[in-house]
Amino acid sequence: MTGQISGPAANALASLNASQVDFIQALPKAELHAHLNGCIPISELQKLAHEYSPTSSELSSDVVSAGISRLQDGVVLDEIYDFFNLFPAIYALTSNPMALRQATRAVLAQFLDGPHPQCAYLELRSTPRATAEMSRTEYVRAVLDEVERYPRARAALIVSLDRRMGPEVLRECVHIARSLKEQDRRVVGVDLCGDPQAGDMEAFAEHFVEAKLAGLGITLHIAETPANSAVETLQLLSYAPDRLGHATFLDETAKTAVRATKACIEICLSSNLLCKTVPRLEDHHLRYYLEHDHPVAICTDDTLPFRTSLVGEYALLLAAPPLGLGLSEAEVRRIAEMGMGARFGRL
Ligand SMILES: CNc1ncnc2c1ncn2[C@@H]1O[C@H](COP(=O)(O)O)[C@@H](O)[C@H]1O
Repeated sequence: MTGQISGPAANALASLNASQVDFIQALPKAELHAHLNGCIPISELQKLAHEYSPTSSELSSDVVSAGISRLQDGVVLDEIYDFFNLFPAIYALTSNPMALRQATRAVLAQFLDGPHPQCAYLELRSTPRATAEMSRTEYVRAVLDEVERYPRARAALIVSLDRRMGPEVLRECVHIARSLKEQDRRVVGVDLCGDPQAGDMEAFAEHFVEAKLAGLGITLHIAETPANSAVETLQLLSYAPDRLGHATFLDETAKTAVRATKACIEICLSSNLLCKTVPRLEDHHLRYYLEHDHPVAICTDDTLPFRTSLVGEYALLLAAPPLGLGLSEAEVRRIAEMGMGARFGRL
């Protein structure tokens, strides 16, 4: 897997000596922020593209092939909003339960299998999608069937709510998460994700209350871009999230509020660099949280477009500047422990 990465994480990893790589591989690490459809290995998407036979209402094979070729060649983004255009081609290939299960199996294997697994524990997240061939419940069940092939100590699922969802779909998704948890299926939390400028966050309040009452962990993509207002950020914080995704553009008031809550920040270094929300590694807000001994978890976000791996993201911590942050092994070990400590699976 590490052979397929490129860009900042690959450069950092290539600069480490063998004992540093062994150190990272042996560390028990938790991957807490990985989007299923953003983490499908390119080889798996190519297999699915080969079998793709669209109906007239679906994307044409040519459009899908062009999207997959773009991903294979390595995507260069001018800004974060370009990123969301990558998904229609991927979604065309995971729109029935069989293909979705196949893709999920490949994602789980990428993180959890082999002699040197990327992580000890994976909390995979995905947005329930209704298609001509499956309902949202069938979507989540298909993903869970694959997640539950691993022991509880190794894998679990977070149900993502997209900022573009209307009230009915939101209600349905939270109901699915809740009722599957009640049936002892392995849903451990809900997430808020999607285009950072879409949606009215006030409309989400009741759904997060319901999820929390049901014992689900809450994680929210927050302040991912400069366009996310301070008012929105404080509103999202009022939902008492257990973890926060990115938290890149928090002002001083929000930072103080976050530090008081001890909500773990899910940090995705390559994602932030490639989406250009953080200009250089040395400017990354991870430093602020480390200085304040605030919990963080190092994560990949979307391994396919960002061409990274969890080992690669940890290499960015350990590598000497300018390729990495130049942290000591003791500091990196502590960060890995914080990630393991923030699992919803432990709630
Ligand atoms: C750059 N960081 C990000 N910020 C916000 N949302 C993101 C994201 N990366 C991924 N997604 C969300 O996850 C979906 C793909 O996985 P699932 O279909 O759910 O498995 C994307 O469509 C987007 O809504």
